[in-house]
Amino acid sequence: MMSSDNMKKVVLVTGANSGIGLALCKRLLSVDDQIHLCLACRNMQRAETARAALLCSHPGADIALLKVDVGSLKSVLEAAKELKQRYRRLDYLYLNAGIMPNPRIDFNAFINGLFSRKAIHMFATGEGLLTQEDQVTEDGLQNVFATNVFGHFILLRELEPFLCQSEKESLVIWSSSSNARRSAFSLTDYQHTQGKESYSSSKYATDLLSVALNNHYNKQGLYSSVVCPGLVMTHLTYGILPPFFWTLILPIMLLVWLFKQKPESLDPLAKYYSCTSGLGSNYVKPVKMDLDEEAAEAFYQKLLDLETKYRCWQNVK
Ligand SMILES: NC(=O)C1=CN([C@@H]2O[C@H](COP(=O)(O)OP(=O)(O)OC[C@H]3O[C@@H](n4cnc5c(N)ncnc54)[C@H](OP(=O)(O)O)[C@@H]3O)[C@@H](O)[C@H]2O)C=CC1
Ligand SMILES: CC(C)=CCC[C@@H](C)[C@H]1CC[C@H]2C3=C(CC[C@]12C)[C@@]1(C)CCC(=O)[C@@H](C)[C@@H]1CC3
Repeated sequence: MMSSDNMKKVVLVTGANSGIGLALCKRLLSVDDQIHLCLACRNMQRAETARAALLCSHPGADIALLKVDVGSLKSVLEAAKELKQRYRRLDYLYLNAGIMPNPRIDFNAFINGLFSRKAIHMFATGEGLLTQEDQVTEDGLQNVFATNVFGHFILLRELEPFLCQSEKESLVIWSSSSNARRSAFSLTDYQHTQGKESYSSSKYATDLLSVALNNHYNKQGLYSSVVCPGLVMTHLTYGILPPFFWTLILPIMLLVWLFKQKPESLDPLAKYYSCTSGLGSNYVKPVKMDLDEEAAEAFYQKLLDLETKYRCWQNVK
């Protein structure tokens, strides 16, 4: 017989202690307060604060914490080991943790874009406006790629036995972005060591990976989706511009979203955009992604090669 704890859906959210991750956890609990929610965070103090906040709004909620730095392979492997000891199932895996380090705005591009036909598109995607300074991690990987893509990929690979179970389906949901652009990504430099748009490249990589995961795992009951949460005021966006600046440009942003509103089964080649506006409309719109399945497969094979290399390296150390 299964105990009621074994029957509870297990939901894991990375980057759950702030911003979109924390808001998502709150929302998940308001939709179903019978889930077992696991907040996967790199800083346990911030994780405790998030759990306390969630328990304030949902006092009976079943919330656990897991320490994981998705930018470190050692930490990811340890976290996966811990999860395998704790749980027998995993129903939803939200791969949400993400960084955009040292963002810079190209003000000239902004002024030019403002008076061009691409103004709306520029405000919705940030195309051409943002650059970042990336660093190399202790594993020798580009930090943005390691955090936003590869650490999550290894976590998923480690949790494969839980996610691929014959009796039930599991869903992996990636926090992608409208800033994911084909032109920022290159298969020959998928870690984006050369350019200055590591964020955009990592989000495009996420989109490719999700498509490849569906091709490889759907038969085993694992489904992957990418979502675009829209432009949300979080630590990430406050790292680009200070809060007062956002308040100043908010009216322009609202006009953009108003202009883009148009109401409409999960499509593996679509990204799900949040189109919630400040004026009340609340819906999600599937948008076809700008990618092809061959590129997705080629990128997936490169990740498998990199995985093999790092697993050998971990064994040697
Ligand atoms: N805000 C926006 O407008 C948009 C955001 N997104 C995406 O949404 C996701 C969440 O971002 P958002 O909520 O805005 O930003 P926040 O900075 O508020 O949240 C990011 C979360 O990720 C965690 N995190 C970062 N690096 C690591 C790491 N190495 N290991 C574990 N956790 C880590 C942070 O933890 P800590 O507190 O310890 O730093 C934090 O909990 C990101 O993937 C982002 O790219 C997509 C589109 C738009
Ligand atoms: C300098 C002035 C007056 C305005 C600059 C506005 C931009 C900084 C801003 C416009 C669109 C924004 C945007 C993002 C960042 C900031 C902008 C470029 C994102 C790239 C942030 C992260 C994401 O994932 C995207 C969904 C955002 C898209 C829009």
